[in-house]
Amino acid sequence: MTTFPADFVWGTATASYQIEGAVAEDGRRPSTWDTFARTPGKVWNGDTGDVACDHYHRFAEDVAIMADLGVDAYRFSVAWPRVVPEGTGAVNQAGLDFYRRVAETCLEHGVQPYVTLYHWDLPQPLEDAGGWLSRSTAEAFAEYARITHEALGDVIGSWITLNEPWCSALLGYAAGVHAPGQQLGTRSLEAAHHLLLGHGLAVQAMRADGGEAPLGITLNLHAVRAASDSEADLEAARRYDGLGNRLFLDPLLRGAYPEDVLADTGTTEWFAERSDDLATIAEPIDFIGINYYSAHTVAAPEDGRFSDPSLPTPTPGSERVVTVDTGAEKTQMGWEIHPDGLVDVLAQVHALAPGLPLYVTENGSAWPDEVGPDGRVEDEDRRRYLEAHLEACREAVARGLPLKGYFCWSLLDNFEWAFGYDRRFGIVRVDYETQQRTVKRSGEFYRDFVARERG
Ligand SMILES: OC[C@@H]1[C@@H](O)[C@H](O)[C@@H](O)c2[nH]c(CCc3ccccc3)c[n+]21
Repeated sequence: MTTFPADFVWGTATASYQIEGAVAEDGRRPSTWDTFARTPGKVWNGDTGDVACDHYHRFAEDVAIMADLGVDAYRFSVAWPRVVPEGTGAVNQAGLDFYRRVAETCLEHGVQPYVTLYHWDLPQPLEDAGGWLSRSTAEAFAEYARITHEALGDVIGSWITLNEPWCSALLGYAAGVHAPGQQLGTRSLEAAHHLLLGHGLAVQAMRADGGEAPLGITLNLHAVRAASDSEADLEAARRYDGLGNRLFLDPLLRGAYPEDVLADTGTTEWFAERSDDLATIAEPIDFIGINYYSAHTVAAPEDGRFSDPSLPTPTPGSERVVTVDTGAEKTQMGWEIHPDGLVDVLAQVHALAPGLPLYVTENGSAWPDEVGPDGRVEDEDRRRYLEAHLEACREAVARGLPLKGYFCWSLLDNFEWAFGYDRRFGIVRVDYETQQRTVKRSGEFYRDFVARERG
């Protein structure tokens, strides 16, 4: 059986708004998710990230848990509203000091800190000024990235500019199910462009700042399969792959937007007017992070079949695509379980950029956990999902794909965006009443798997 390279990175991942709490402490100012979570009806049960896992105060305990699990790396995000609270202008030293403490605690435990600079918590003043629909937000992001990279470059192992620009743009500005909750149809592609521009400007700013740490971006890629080889279904798959994957992969790795997607969405002229930005967007990077959860079988709508629920209705083109239930097992999110799709998306990126290092920066599953009388969480479903996707990583390595690491989503149960605390992805349970952490069966499995593979 293929073994993983000795330097394969085994990690866990989290994000600032989902775990930190302390939303008004030490100079942090509101983000768009503070605003969105407070908007009635947007988040399950009216949950907010006000307290979450109280990671702001309990990070040392959480890092110690990671050390006990034997992971090599911890992917966490820096909250822009802690570092540059108004989005631009004054820097909040207490915010930088917090992340330095997190990184130093990781290093003391032999855990490499991987930082995501933007995991959706945009400072509210920037949204008030247009958010990602405005080019100035891209410039503000680059300045925030430069400040953070300059302040923490000596303690951070790798930098990821953006987490999932597809979500920020399409869920935030088209579907409206994520902050800022806008439903602007194809104008959401303008947000996508400014996110990608912000990424490129940030890479240039961090490179200019010096430092050796690798720089990359994380994309949620969708493994897409046509329900049949009919022309209509193949067309649906082209649309879904275009809007979900190539709209981001092509500018980043080929320096050009996919013409079919721009044509599909009637945005060809808007993007043509900004073609000078492509050289910045395609600034060379050191790795791509891929968040993988599921594969999608898609077909053309027929009478009685509705638009694709995972491409929320107002998403451009979703009226022409439906996802087909293949009968595969699903997680509590309703996402079908297809470990082989992980290999497919890794191969898709490798084909575009041969040799570019790849990391699975998120993979995991939500299930309705039960706590036994002994306080243990025997989450066999999550363990089984994890095992299947770790074996898919092994298959990817066996095929010679440049997969360099895997980060399990998530270290902790946490604030699952519009689902609030109703959905648990952690390999460690969080009792939100007491903030007690309990390593689940899946966490023990991950610990044992990593120890065995590391040999
Ligand atoms: O939904 C689980 C995780 C989130 O908790 C992470 O913050 C986020 O990076 C992340 N991305 C995905 C896949 C894309 C997606 C996100 C939200 C909703 C639907 C699909 C799944 N997840």
